[in-house]
Amino acid sequence: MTTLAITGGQVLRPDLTVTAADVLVDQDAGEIRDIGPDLADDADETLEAANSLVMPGFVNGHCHVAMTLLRGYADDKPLEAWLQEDIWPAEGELTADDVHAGAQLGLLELIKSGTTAVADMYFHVPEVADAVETAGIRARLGHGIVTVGKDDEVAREDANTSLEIAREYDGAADGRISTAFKPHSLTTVGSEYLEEFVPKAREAGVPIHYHANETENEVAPIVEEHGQRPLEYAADRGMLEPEDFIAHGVHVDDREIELLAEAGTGVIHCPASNMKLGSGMAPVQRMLDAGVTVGLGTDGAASNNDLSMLDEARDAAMLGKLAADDASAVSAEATVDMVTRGSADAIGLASGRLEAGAPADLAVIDLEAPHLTPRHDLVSHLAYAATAADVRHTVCDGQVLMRDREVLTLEEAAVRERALEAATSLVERVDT
Ligand SMILES: CSC[C@H]1O[C@@H](n2cnc3c(O)ncnc32)[C@H](O)[C@@H]1O
Ligand SMILES: [Zn+2]
Repeated sequence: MTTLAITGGQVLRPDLTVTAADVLVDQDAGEIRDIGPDLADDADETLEAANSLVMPGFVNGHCHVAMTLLRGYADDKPLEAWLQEDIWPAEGELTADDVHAGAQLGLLELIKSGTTAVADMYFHVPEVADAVETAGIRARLGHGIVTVGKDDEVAREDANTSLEIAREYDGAADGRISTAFKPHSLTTVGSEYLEEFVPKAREAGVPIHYHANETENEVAPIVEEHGQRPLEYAADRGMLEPEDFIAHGVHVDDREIELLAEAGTGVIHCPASNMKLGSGMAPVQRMLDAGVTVGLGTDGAASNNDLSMLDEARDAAMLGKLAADDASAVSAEATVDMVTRGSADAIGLASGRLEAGAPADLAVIDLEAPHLTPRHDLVSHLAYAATAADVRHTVCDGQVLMRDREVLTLEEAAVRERALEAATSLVERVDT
């Protein structure tokens, strides 16, 4: 057995208590072997964690990693105008190589901010998968389907691509890549395609992931056309199963919250994107109280505008209090749980907790910083004070992806340079 020891740190346990301990990782199995005192002897590789918090790697439950190329390209608009006037025209010019360059940049940012797993919806998924394989992160990937405005043949081809990609890539990269069938949303994919393809996705054994109830404008057309709330409509089409997860869930009523809780379908809350696009405030505390599995996601870098899950955690805690009009809502503990175990459970991964037998997906946070002093409560620091730059080491599947802020799996300067060139050329093409 090849081993990695993470030594001398404070370890965040699944019950959110913190104890001084070493963590011993079985690198061949990619699993945590043991957590306790004096485990460093004879380890093949060591990561120093003195004055640091050793915690589960962050799980980004909803992202479009390649959208880093569009960071800062179109700001200060609501969702529909932003997509239709700026984002979709620009995405129409993206090549497979662009998506690879953007995905590498996004993955670099994820690793540097302590994220070890991501659920991603985009196109040119083979390129995203290649970037994930090299970066060493864990990912649930899928091709996003849009059928509105397309003729039937093209629409069916798009849905077929999502199904084929889900079948082909499930288990890739030594099991680090899993997949899902990913209709973009309940308003951008016609009901006839959902009715035809959702049963095929079930047969393929992959979960279903889609944007839902993000804005009021996504709710009204479904109520008008089908006489049902969006999640009742989704449930009737077999899209609300325990393995499924929706992004956003901002405008959900009590009945829909009940449906989510009964079904066990996860919700990925994206507070920064919801605030920036002016989409609204998700009722996170109400969903948690009802027993819904809630995780966190950044959404793409064009609506956030970064991929830091520590930022997302702080935003979730702050916005959750505003939404509930209650300072005790979405507590630090609830927030840290959502950004680790909650997201992992929602997207169907066993990571998000540090215990023997769990996947060895970890982040080590450097606590020697003015904004993390004093150390009354490290869970509070994670929710309210720590930033991406405090992440010292990142480990996924037992492999060290970042050591003392140096990413080992990607050439940082080359990735940034290539993405910069791709983004510059993309915008030139869109503007001419
Ligand atoms: C068809 S691939 C995914 C598709 O989703 C778009 N997108 C990015 N952010 C959001 C959001 O907040 N709501 C809905 N759709 C979004 C992205 O640009 C891709 O076109
Ligand atoms: Zn999204």
